[in-house]
Amino acid sequence: MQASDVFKPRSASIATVSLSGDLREKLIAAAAVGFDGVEIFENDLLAYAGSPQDVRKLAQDLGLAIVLYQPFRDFEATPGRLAANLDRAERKFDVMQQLGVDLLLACSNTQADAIDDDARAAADLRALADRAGARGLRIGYEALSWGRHVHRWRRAWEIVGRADHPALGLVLDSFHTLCVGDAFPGGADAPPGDKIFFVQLADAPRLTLDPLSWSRHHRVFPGQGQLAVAEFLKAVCAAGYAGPLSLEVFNDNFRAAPPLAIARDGLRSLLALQDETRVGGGAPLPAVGMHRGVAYLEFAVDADAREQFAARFAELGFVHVGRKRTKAVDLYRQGEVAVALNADPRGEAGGRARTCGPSLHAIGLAIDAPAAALARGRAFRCEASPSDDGVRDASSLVLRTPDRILIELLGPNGLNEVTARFDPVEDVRPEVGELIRIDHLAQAIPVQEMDGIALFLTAVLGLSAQQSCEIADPHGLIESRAMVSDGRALALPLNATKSAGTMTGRRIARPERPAVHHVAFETDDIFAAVRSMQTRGASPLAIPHNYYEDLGSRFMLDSEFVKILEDHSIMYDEDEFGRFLHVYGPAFANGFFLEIVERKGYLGFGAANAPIRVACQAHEYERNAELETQRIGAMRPDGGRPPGGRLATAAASPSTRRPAPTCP
Ligand SMILES: O=C(O)c1ccc(O)c(O)c1
Ligand SMILES: [Mg+2]
Repeated sequence: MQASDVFKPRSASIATVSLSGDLREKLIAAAAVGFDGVEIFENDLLAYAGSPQDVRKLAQDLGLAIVLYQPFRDFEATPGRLAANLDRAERKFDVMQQLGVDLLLACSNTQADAIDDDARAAADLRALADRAGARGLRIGYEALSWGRHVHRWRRAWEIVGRADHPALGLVLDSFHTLCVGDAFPGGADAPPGDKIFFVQLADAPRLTLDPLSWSRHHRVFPGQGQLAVAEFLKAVCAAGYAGPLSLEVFNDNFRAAPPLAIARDGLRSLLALQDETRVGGGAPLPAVGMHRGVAYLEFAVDADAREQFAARFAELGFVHVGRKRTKAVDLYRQGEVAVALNADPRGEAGGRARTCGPSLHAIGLAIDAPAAALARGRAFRCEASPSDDGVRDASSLVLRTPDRILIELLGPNGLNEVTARFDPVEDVRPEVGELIRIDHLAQAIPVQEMDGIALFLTAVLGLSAQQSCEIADPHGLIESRAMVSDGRALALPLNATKSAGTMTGRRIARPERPAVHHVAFETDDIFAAVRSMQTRGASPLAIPHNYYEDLGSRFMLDSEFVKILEDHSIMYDEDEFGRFLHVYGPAFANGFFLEIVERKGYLGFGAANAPIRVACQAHEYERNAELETQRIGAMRPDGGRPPGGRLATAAASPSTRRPAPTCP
């Protein structure tokens, strides 16, 4: 039996407000990825062209239970309006019976005219529960964290307890509980499990924001944020709650993303939460022991890009060691570091190179137990299609990331396995050069995909997110979040932006973008590495003198040392653990660039230097774009002169810039 057959959350549900599209699209997406139930958000029904009976039928056909209807607002403790509010409730009950759902979520009153009176709130809710009970329905009362008087679950529980009606219970929401700093208690302090009618789960990044704005725009799925959702869930289940686990996420990016992708992330997040908390039983999934991390990187290239990549790798000291017998796939090595270029036009990489330009196609990972990692990936609903194209052979174990990069799972000795798949081409043994391993791979991704990719990396590969940081680019801000494995064998900084003119923005402007554009190699002698690179004819990205002027005083560095750094174009940073020296190569093949780093205990990625480096790259990029425009202009009969007489320039300013000649 495969892990995916047994690994299923006990009853997984999702609120329709978490997904984009119309109600039909939301239900189809939820069912397609394997949810058992949905909470119907009222506005989704009101905006839907079909009747409630149609929705009931659709859900039934899709195998989805409708587990809750929500929200019923501003009901309790409003003097003078009880009768009208009960009438309003009866109309909702009609709809619920047409939908075939028995539980209504009533959230705490947010209106200015609600009075601060628990006895009154309890009496009103008892009247509501009476009406509901008479129709075989139930009411779950939820404390919104911005409720007028009731904004904590404990107060909601006092009111529910005081009302003491069998058709009235609590709805607990991890966001409302945790965002105000509450915990859900264990033991005798917890409400009895049968009074917890429903549990909603959402996480969020820690922000200093009022709860309403925080909740309506920044909720994420469990594991994607920083709240203690696992502890919350364990406590709720320990209290005896046995109902559905339901995701309720209000998030601006999720609303803009395809519902199927978000639904898949939601289910994956519930599975990861179940694996972490052991809620629902079952054996824990095996963890991924990352061992050495990256065994090889494989790039999809056309003939032109192959020349450019090969030249850059040669400058860094890589040697061409192998070629596949039947296809244009080449392996380059330097000691234990390996890269492959796949220029085979027939395979999947060929398609990728044609649609996305030169791109990272596959990552080989040297891990402790590849078969167990594959089972883990399958359990998390990853695509695990075999692919014997490129570097891989028919027995390769392969997972796909959400952005469809292939991950080959290799044993601890992975690089030797891979090298043996190639015919040797040069009579040279892979020299031990200055580069000792792949330090990190950076990736530009659309803002809406950031949380999904981060979730994949956490749940499936066991990476953790470092604190995000913002990098100032000359034309906007870039958000950077590094995903790192224990022991740092694998590190993947993810970059996203809302500013189209930034270097990251330009990279993701095309729907089919190359994801990874930046590879950093580690050395233990960066000065030697730069000198070798220069001997082979390459020059590093030039860094302005002003940077070095500032550097000496910032870290109290010896002026001789700063001079040597400047002579080698090496940047420098420190953190509480140590020092970091790094240097960048020029951009090539549609905006790729390589970096060499030397770490002396330092754990970060040089974020403090990123704004300077990005500005230098933007400058280089704009200058190249201008040269390209002039070159094209010079080939035209009018010499490229616009009516005004000035030379046309592609890089005048971000707002007037024409599409770049190549995608960076
Ligand atoms: O933002 C809201 O209005 C809202 C509605 C229903 C909920 O369950 C909730 O947690 C928030
Ligand atoms: Mg809620």
